[in-house]
This record gives sequence, structure tokens and C-alpha cells, in this order.
Amino acid sequence: MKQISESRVLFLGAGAMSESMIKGLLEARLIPAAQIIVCNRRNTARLQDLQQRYAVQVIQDKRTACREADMIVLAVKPFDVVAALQEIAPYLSAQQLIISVAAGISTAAIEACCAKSIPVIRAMPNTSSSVQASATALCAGRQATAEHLDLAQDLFAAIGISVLVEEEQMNAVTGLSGTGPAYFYYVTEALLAAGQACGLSAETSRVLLVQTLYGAARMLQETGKDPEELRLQVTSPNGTTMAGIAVLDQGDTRLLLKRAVQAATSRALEMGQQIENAFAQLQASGRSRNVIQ
Ligand SMILES: NC(=O)C1=CN([C@@H]2O[C@H](COP(=O)(O)OP(=O)(O)OC[C@H]3O[C@@H](n4cnc5c(N)ncnc54)[C@H](OP(=O)(O)O)[C@@H]3O)[C@@H](O)[C@H]2O)C=CC1
Ligand SMILES: O=C(O)[C@@H]1CCC=N1
Repeated sequence: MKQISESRVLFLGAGAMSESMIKGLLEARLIPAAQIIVCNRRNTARLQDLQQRYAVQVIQDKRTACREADMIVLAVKPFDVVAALQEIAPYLSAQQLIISVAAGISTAAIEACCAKSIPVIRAMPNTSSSVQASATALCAGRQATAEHLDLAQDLFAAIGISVLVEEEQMNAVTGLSGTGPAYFYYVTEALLAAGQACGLSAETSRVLLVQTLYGAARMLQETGKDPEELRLQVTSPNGTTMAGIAVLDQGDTRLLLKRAVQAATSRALEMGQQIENAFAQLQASGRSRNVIQ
């Protein structure tokens, strides 16, 4: 396969995740815009918008788009994966690489939908790809070699950090770090409202909170210390932090967060199973159109 910087990358799907990756890749200068192709299902206004803002190529004809591509980033909603893959399957070859970011969908399911031997990497990035700060986990399908994995790692290294995991762990990764930005935004929303309830303006609360979040993340990253140790450094005996954390403990916040990650993990598993079952039914009935919703 070609080096990543020479590869032509097709984004199948033009939504939030594709845009985050495209923006991050262009800002990292890993791949020139002319080597990025985007296509979606029907929203031509969205494609025009991406073309104008990022100077990427948009090709709505799937046959042409696939023939141009060395690598295909599958970034449609999980329930659209079967239909999207069935549309492009005739134009795929074993010389290409599919990188799927679809939550819950196994590499085996993707291989089966393509109905041919094709290398597949499953990845779970997050929307912080857009600022080159994604936390991405990767695993390889049966046809993917170490070289394919290296290429995928090169891609995701440009837009954050990446780790290799076993495929059984991908749903947990989805519940933790794929979904993860939303947990921190949720907490930030709540703290913003709390700052205002305590008399600060929205602007002052936001400036202080964003920097506090950023500083805490940097402290965790740069000191390598346990979060508990860092929390204890903030906590004076009988001081303000102790008073605040006591309220979180009373509300069993840790249990709620654990349940949130478990619910997200279970949902990834459930979506994957629903899609695999529906695909098996489609195959058994000999129908080629996707009827999964
Ligand atoms: N958003 C996130 O934070 C993350 C998302 N993911 C995964 O990324 C994937 C995409 O999510 P997201 O970007 O949020 O979704 P969006 O709904 O924002 O975008 C989905 C895109 O898929 C396109 N699409 C649907 N069907 C087809 C098809 N048959 N052929 C080509 N394009 C098609 C849609 O086109 P049209 O608009 O024309 O219908 C749309 O552009 C999901 O599988 C999700 O699990 C992974 C990590 C994080
Ligand atoms: O909500 C979702 O399904 C996607 C997958 C990971 C983050 N967002």
C-alpha cells in the first residue's frame, strides 16, 4: 500500500465524525485536500459546504469515488452501514483498506457485507479529532496486516493519540472515549449553570471553566499522577473542595458515571447485534436491499 501522505482517502459519510477527521487531518497537513474525497447519501448542500470550507473533492457517484480511493473511511450511522457497504461492494478491491468508525459494528460484519476479501480496520475516534486531540482505539479485521494497522495508526496519530485494543474491547472504548467528549460537555454545561447560579456571568464562567478543564487534563497528562492524588492536592481539610465533593458523593455520582459508561457500552453491543441479525436475515431471504432501521 501507499504511504498515508500519498493515499487517496474516501470518506463515506459527510457527517460530524467525517468533518472532525477531515479538519484535523488537513490542519495536521498529513494529506493534501485534493487527496480527500467525500460522499454521502443525498445531502448535496452539505457536500458543497465541505468542499467550500476544506477544498476537498466531493464525488457523489459511488463507483467513481471508490475507484479513486486507496482507503475508505466508513463514517455512516451504524444502521446505514449495511446499505452503504452493499452500494460500494462491487467497486472494492483487496488493494484498498476500509477503516470503519461505526459504533458497535464488528470487522467480521463489515467483511461479510463487502462479500469479498478486503482488509478492514475498526477504529473508535472521537470528535476531538477536529483539533487533533482525539483518543482513538484501533483493532484489525482478519484480512488486515500489520502494514494496514500501521497505516491506520499513522492516520489517527495525526489527529490525536491512538491505542491498539482487542476487538472485544471496542464497545467499551465506544462507551468510554468515543462517547467521552459528551460526558465532559455535559458536566461543563452543568457547571456553567452552577457558576451563574452562584452569581458569575455566563462569559466569566465559561472562560474560567474551559481553562480549568484544560488545566486538569494537562495535569493528568503531564504529571502522570492518579486523579485521586491530584484531587487530594486541591482538597484542604474542612475547606471548599471537601464541601463540594461531599455533595457529589451524597448523590452517588461515581455510580452514575459507571452506569452511563455501561449503558453506552451495552448500546454499542446491542446496535452491532441488531445489525448483524438483520444482515443475516437479509442474506437468508436473498434480498440485497437494506431494510434495517
Ligand atoms: N459523532 C461522534 O461523536 C462519533 C461518531 N462515530 C461513528 O461515526 C459514524 C458517523 O457518525 P456521525 O458523523 O455522527 O453521523 P452523521 O449523522 O453526522 O452523518 C452520517 C453521514 O452518513 C451519510 N450516509 C448515510 N447513508 C449513506 C450511504 N448509503 N452512503 C454514503 N453516505 C451515507 C449521511 O449522508 P446524508 O446526510 O446524505 O444522509 C451523513 O453524511 C457513526 O457510525 C458513529 O457511530 C464514532 C465516533 C464518534
Ligand atoms: O452516539 C453515538 O452513537 C456515537 C458513537 C460514539 C460517539 N457518538
